[in-house]
Amino acid sequence: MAIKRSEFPENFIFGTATSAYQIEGAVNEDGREPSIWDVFSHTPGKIQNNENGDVACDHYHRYNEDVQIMKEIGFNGYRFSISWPRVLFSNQKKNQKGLDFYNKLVDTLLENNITPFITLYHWDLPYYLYEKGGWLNPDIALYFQDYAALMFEILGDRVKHWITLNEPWCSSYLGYFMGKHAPGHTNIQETIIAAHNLLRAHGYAVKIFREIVKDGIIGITNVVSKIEPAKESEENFQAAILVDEIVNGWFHDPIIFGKFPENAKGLFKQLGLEIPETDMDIISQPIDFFGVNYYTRQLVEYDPTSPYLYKNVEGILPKTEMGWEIYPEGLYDMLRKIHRRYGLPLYITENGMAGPDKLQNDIINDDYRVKYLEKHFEKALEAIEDGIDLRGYFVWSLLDNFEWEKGYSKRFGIVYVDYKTQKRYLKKSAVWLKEFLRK
Ligand SMILES: N=[N+]=NCCCCNC(=O)[C@@H]1[C@H]2[C@H](O)[C@@H](O)[C@H](O)[C@@H](CO)[C@@H]12
Repeated sequence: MAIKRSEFPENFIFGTATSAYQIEGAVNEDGREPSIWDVFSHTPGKIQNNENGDVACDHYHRYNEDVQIMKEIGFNGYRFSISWPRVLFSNQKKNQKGLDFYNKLVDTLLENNITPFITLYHWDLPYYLYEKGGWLNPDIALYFQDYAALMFEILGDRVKHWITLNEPWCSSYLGYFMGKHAPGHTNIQETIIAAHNLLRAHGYAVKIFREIVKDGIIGITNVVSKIEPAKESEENFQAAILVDEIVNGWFHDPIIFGKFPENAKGLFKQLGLEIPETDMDIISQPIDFFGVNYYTRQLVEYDPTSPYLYKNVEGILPKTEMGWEIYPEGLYDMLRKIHRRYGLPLYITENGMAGPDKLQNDIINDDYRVKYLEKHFEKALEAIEDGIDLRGYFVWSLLDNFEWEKGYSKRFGIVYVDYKTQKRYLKKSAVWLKEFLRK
């Protein structure tokens, strides 16, 4: 029996999500200053095909058309991020033209009965702050607080749902350890410092939010992978517990319990790493929800030859174009785990897949994405029916867009973008969503 919208709570938010650097383009327009992703994507060899976000989906100029597409599909929510270097100059003065773009976007969404959910930081740190140390400089939390306060003052009268950070695990591990993302460092000690300062920035923003937007709610979005032992053994179970703490617990526990998870902390200390723990009281300021970005599971095995005592193992399930296993069961498991451990309301702030999408006669037949979404919707509904306080689900993503180090080679959109013409085409999954959201 196909799943129906009417099985979800009446006030459940079904939305879609994007981020500024991945869709806006107009990187040199109206005074926008460079971010670390402008510099990283223009560094030869960093991005597949040496692509960049200079134009992306030209959303800066086409936002009205894109809102109309959301309206046509029937979404009642839209999660997007603010480009920090577009709204604040390096001299700390506000960029009114940049702010006006977000004012117009918010007003257009509200006119179309679409609730805006704003992410303050989706990875595009102003480059001048990177030159001051970026996420390695403790002062970054104060810079972030000033930026957050500005956005709360400008948009807080109309926007009541806020997310401080998108996926601090990615910002720290992909940006400072694996070197795959901006700023492209490969240093585990820097990674731990960056993670701590990201959490501090989160806490400083929550603190000022309570003073400015008294009738709003604020949370943080983490990517959560279901960590499983590749083969069942005591050592592999222990490895899975450790990795779950490194990937998931490290960015949830401090916010709720005011401390880092013990096993992971013990491992890092054994490796001689410093674990900064200042401001844990600010980091653990009460928040109103957790945003959950779910994509897949991660299979691990104990590996005594690794300094981190584990290695990742390739799974056997069908995979998306990103090489990620399709594993909707993991969504249910992680919603239940997070809800039970932390007791907060949840929003699925991202879920979706990259597919081999081909435009043929103006049609994109992404039946695989319809099936993916249906299976994950079913698990979200199962979680709700089992008493988990899940309040919304945002499809990643509205548009095909700049997929970070993969450039434009991976298409996550329910709307196909022809980057040569910037023409948008609803994929079959968008048409399916339109039907689903009507029932
Ligand atoms: N193994 N494995 N993989 C699971 C870990 C995935 C880490 N990447 C993300 O979560 C990013 C998140 C980001 O917000 C968005 O900006 C990205 O476009 C999507 C798609 O990539 C996802």
